[in-house]
Amino acid sequence: QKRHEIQKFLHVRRICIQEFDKVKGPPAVPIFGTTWYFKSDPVEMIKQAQQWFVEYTIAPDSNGLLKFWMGPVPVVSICRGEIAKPVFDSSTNITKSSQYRKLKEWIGDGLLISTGPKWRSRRKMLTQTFHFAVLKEYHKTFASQGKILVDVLRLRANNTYSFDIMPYIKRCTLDIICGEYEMVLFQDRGPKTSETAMGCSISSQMGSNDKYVESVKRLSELVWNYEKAPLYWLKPIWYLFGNGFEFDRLVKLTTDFTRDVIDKRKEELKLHESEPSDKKLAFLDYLLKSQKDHPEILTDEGIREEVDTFMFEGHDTTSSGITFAIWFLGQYPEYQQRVQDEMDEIFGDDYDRHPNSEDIQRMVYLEQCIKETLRLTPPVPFISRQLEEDVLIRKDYNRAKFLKLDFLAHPTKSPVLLPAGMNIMINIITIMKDARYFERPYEFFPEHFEPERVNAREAFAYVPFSAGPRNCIGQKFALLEEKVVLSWIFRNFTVTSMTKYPEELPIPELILKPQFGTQVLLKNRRKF
Ligand code: HEM
Repeated sequence: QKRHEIQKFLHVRRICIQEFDKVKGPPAVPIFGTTWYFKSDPVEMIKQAQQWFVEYTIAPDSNGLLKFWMGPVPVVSICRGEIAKPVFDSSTNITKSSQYRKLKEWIGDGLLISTGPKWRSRRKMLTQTFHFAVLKEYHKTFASQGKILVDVLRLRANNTYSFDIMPYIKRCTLDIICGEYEMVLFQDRGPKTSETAMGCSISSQMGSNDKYVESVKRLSELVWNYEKAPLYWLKPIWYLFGNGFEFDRLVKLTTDFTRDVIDKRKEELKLHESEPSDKKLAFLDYLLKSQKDHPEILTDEGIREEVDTFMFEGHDTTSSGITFAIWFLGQYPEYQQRVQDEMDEIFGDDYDRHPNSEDIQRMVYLEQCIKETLRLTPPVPFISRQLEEDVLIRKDYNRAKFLKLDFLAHPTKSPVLLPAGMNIMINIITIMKDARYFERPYEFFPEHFEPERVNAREAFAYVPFSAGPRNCIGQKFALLEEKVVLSWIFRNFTVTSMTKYPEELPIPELILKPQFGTQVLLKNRRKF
């Protein structure tokens, strides 16, 4: 049996390498342990990657693909939307690549990483918890946590020295992702939005649960260090020179925390079992209810994996998105003024009113700025898959569709086969800087998202939340959250950023992050 598996693995690998050799990429020999031929300094690494993209994927004779070795693994990176589309759209090619394996030891085989029937059934189940009616309930949590954020930031306003705003945003988004469930469960006793979903208070904005917050941050760094340095993939080296013991300790700390809050929530549910409710359930309560009905499908550990997945994916991404939006608007006073004018139109000089659904709908220009930020600095800059079936990139791929665009100037020279078993990386960050779709690809220009420009563009040109069946389940949640939190900030403060894009480039950890924090000055708009 084992022999057969090894033979099959070697056969698939041989085919992958054969096809891999036909793709263009930097000349490199697969020496085990090099950091995928990237430089180890993060900024140098980004510059090197950018140079490769220009050289191999934007060049006139390019087919939009770039190959590189990630240690012993050949990887093909897809850098154009139309080429990524068949992978996005496929309901078979949904399996994540082995690059997620360290993350899996932490957040488990939850929605982000699982595949096959397990993923399908969970996705179906959890989609309901992001239903429009549930999202509407979340507004109140976004609003009250946004208000706490503004109150805390007020202490840093009108100072002459700058500070890093990112940790504040991070604590706010963590409180939000934990807080929403409380509101749903305690609906008839009024929202208790500053507490967690899981029955115990996170209140990280008020300085609680620092250990959990710090652990999540450090774990992200450790997972990224592991992924980019294939030498760490050897267990003894990961433990001896690397960070194995620290990783294990932090995984235990965070997962114990989650288990504890789930247990507390279970107790709460038991207490309120008899109270009737016709409200839609948020995902933790929904999971607990489903477990009660079908204990054979959803184990305690299954719930823990989903909670950890949502806690991580649901706060780290939005905190980067919000921080980058503040950073960009702080660099462009003219765009910031337009956002503030919009806020004044909606709220007048009432700086304390919580935004409601109608207010949020009216934040049109702010939404354009958020989308433009996600385009330039997408929190998830690339995603990886291991192909389950062949993908053929044809010579004349969608040729007719592109006749009006300058696609013909960049035809694919020869068909390329990405065979089943191949590791691919979809380069979201590069796809969204395609000059065929964005007139100022490397500039912050919110007008890219004016309705007529959006309507004229192919959908796959803008994919910050991925696309197709494995797209981001929380995208509507994220956009709403960003709008509410940013509206609080720009209603109350004028922001000046101390650094500029692209002189300072964000770095890709698990999630794209500012390299040295985001130093800003805040000025109160309100007279006290
Ligand atoms: C600006 C914020 C966000 C961005 C840019 C973002 C982006 C993405 C992307 C690109 C993926 C695909 C990942 C992959 O294929 O490897 C993804 C998946 C996912 N996201 Fe988000 N996300 C954001 C916010 C959120 C929020 C707020 C939640 C939860 C409340 C969330 C939960 C998830 C989950 C569970 C998945 C896995 C879905 C699946 O595979 O079925 N995300 N996200």
